[in-house]
Amino acid sequence: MSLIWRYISRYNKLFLVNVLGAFGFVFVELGLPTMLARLINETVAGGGKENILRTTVFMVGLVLIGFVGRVIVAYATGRITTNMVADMRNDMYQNIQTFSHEEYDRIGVSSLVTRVTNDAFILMQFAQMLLRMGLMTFIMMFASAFMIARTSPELSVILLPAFPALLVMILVIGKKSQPLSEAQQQNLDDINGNLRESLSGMRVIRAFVKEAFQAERFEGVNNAYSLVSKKLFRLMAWNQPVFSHVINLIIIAIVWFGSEQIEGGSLQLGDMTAFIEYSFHALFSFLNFAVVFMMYPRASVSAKRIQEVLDTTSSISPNEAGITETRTRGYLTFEAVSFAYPGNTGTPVIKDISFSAEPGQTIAFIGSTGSGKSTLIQLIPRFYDVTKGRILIDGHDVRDYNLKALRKKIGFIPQKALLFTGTISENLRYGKWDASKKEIEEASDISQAKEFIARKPKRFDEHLAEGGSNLSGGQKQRLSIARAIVRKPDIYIFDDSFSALDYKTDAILRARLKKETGKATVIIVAQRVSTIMHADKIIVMNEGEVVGQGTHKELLRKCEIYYDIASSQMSKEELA
Ligand SMILES: Nc1ncnc2c1ncn2[C@@H]1O[C@H](COP(=O)(O)OP(=O)(O)OP(=O)(O)O)[C@@H](O)[C@H]1O
Repeated sequence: MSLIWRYISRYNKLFLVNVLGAFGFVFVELGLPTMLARLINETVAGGGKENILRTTVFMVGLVLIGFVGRVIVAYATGRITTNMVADMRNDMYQNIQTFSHEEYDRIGVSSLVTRVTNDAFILMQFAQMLLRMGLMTFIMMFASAFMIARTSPELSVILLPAFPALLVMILVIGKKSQPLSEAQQQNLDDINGNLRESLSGMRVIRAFVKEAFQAERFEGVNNAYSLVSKKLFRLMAWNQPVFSHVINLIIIAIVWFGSEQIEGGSLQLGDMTAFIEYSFHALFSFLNFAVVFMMYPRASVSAKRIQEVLDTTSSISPNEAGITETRTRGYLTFEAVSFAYPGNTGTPVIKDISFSAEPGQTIAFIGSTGSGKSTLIQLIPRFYDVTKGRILIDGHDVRDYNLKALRKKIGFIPQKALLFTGTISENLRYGKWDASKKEIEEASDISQAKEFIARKPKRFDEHLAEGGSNLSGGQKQRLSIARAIVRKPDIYIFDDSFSALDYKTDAILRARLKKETGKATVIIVAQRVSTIMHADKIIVMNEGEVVGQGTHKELLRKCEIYYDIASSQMSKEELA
């Protein structure tokens, strides 16, 4: 509730309009039966035509005011709640952007998507109900209770037992629905996760003819959701019929006892009609209030999930006041670095690694799969922080840098090339929006992307589909390399980024890159020996440890693991 209120209060002027509109509406809704009572009493008593006409005109006026009040409430509610949900989504998105990989892993990408989309939508629906009905009915309940007591204190006694009975029912339903709502949102996360995985892995599913298997898995999570939803709706289904029947019974009782009072002369016919209307309003507003109240558990689950996203702070501090400028550019040092993934602190995947690199040097990492190469390079831009030791760039610990400034020094080319929806040139300018046409042409020439771009009908203006899915793996990789070159970073990090290229393109690209990155430091992770054999230093890794360091030739002589890797890829003549 406090979350919703915090966002609604950003629009306090509109909220005030909403409250005034609600008061106006209640005034009219209760004013009408009061005038109707007067009209009936005047007619029964044979009051003058003029009086009746005046009352009628007054009632028409009230109807118009009521209409305007309702429109104002609907308008203000609509604006407040759409702004509220947009603000909430923006705030969540901005905070999610600051998360480190640890937080992404902990909350889960699918759950984050559900929270930003569905949970925010549930809060919007709840806020709409709250502002449109909750507020109005809350005012209506008290105002109509006052009118009921004023019109006939004797008849009011009939209504007294109804309210606590209905209240108990609301509380029971509310309490029972809370865990079901939690399960429902969790199941929605599962549907989302399942969909993400199966839609992005459609090619693998088809290749392995696993459509039926995946459909069964989807059916499983989908059924779990609908099972919980059915339970929830079954619970809610009691609400409306019980309320309307209670209202009907009460009205019958009012007519029964009211008629006796009319016969006895202690009540007028008009007053009884008004009393029925007031009771109807009181009970009906109680019903509406109950609907809002019953939506509350579901909304509170969503609010808790959204609040968690807003409250989560990144384990990697952005260090706004950190270092932004350095005297040198591209010196990199690992000092006895160890690292364990969060949650697996007992098993470090990087163990006590030290090495250094200078501008103009190329340092390569090679080793068996799972030896920790990708993990190691992810520590440089602080996707994770080291568990022990330190990493220095230009003499400063990476944790002392302003995070954005640190990442601007680095051109990171990930293992899996990822491009964004947009044109080729927009993608190439991703790290430098003001890059000139010449700069992006040059970068695509170096990365060997120029030729295939030239073959595209719209060349640099060619539109890329989501994730660059209308390009080949090698083409995506080349664009991803060009994107990093445009930025001209101090340190290039290639995480097995040449693996999707054929040997010839790999060789040409590296030769061109060598010239371009002349003064920069280049870190390469690779599986192919031919990609890294000309590096200034090759670091061989095995199970998170460095088992050899040196040039290609040195390692062939002194490092058995390197020799094994090289001999599995090269001929005897090449090894000699
Ligand atoms: N997010 C993660 N959480 C927990 N453990 C992880 C995570 N990512 C990787 N690991 C584990 O860390 C170890 C090192 O993985 P890493 O990806 O760094 O190896 P690699 O040498 O780059 O392998 P490859 O050559 O196959 O890409 C592996 O045992 C892997 O299972």
